[in-house]
Amino acid sequence: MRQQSWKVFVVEDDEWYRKLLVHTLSLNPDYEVSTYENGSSLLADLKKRPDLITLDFRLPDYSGAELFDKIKAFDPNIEIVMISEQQDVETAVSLLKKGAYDYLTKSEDIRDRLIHVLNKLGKNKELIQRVETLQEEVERKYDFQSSIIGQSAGIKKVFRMIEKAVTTNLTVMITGETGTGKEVVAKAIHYNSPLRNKAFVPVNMSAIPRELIESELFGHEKGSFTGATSQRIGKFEQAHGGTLFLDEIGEMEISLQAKLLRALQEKEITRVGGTQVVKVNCRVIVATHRNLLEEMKNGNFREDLYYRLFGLPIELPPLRDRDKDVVILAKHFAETFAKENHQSHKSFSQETLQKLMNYRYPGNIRELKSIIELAMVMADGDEITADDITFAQRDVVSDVLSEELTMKEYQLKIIKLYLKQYDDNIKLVADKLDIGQSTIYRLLKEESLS
Ligand SMILES: Nc1ncnc2c1ncn2[C@@H]1O[C@H](COP(=O)(O)OP(=O)(O)OP(=O)(O)O)[C@@H](O)[C@H]1O
Repeated sequence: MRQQSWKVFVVEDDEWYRKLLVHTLSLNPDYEVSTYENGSSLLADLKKRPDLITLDFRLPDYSGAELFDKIKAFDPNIEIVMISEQQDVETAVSLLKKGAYDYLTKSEDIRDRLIHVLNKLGKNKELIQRVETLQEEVERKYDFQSSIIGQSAGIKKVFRMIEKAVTTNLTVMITGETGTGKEVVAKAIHYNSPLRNKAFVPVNMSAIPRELIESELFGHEKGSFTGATSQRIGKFEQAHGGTLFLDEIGEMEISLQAKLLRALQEKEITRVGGTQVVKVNCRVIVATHRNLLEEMKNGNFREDLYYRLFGLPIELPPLRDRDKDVVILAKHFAETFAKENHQSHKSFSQETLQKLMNYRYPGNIRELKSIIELAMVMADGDEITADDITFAQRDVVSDVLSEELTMKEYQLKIIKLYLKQYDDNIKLVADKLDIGQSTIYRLLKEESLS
């Protein structure tokens, strides 16, 4: 990341030192340097908002301490490097405590030390800028109306539920097939809620070995089990004050479910191998691709936990039930891919869009995203053609429906598909499709004559 240009004001009445400082600063083309011989001319110019001021301690009209206070009162973000004589060091140090960035004494090596201070400051500023940019990115990313793409009735219902979720503190239960955006929704809720500045802590139950889940959630004390070489804070404690996202909650063992219930109800946990009770207060969002009601009926999920977690339910529809969202998402992913890879924009042919619409997407939006990314790589020209689209799983239904045909043509296509599947056994195919064998013979014959 290139550092932006900085405004540096040098306040120094001694001409020799002023020239020395300006010369040193001018070595860096990113600094825009202005000079001042006294305090009043500096104060008059503060409105230009410098990033840094090198401030001589003894000026004809103001003392360093007075000027320091005035500058900080005007804008506490202006960094000040005090330049003092040896005998002023004590006061310079007291200003350091009040927030001066550093102080330099007028000595032989002042140039080197100024360069060192500037480098240090540069790195800090860069870090601050990076954090600010990241913060903005996060906020932009989770402005859910623009990050969760879609206009179908199904996704609009999800938006309405997210809006409810951000204004309450209820536990949220997100359900949906794999790749439907459960994690995206959980983040959107957190980053749009009053807890947005606190931690969002995700834990995926299916990604952690069973024997480690308890310690992962609740932490452990040193020596509580082989391998526990030091104390460890669990995810519950990490999420204190923020949001804990328990992904794939349906995979949690029944014995642990009781402990989770206790943590949620009592708002306290005990680390594995510990006795001390730790208060934890966090918002909980859970997600699952399973039907938890079924799991509950089958005895795999505790009823009391189910009702404790149910809170606000958000159901993410599979992509195949989101009408034209496939097209909107495909265009969005193509656009994003082009931007990220410095490629030119590519459009979709009508045939391609039809092919995309006909597929059933067992992997949902995650699958569509990789299909589009591959297509962007495969497409040679400015248009993505149907041939550039490769589905990971052969989808017989969408293959059959991929073109606009007459009913008769569809029948013939389906019959041929079945014949292929059942080794041309016409009797078996007629049985399977519940049509007469004569219909099959007739359609095949008509095709051969046409
Ligand atoms: N509506 C949407 N708009 C844009 N991108 C989306 C949308 N929904 C999901 N995605 C993207 O699809 C991918 C899968 O989403 P996510 O990981 O949230 O799904 P999931 O339901 O949590 O999956 P799993 O159950 O497998 O963990 C991510 O790359 C996500 O950014």
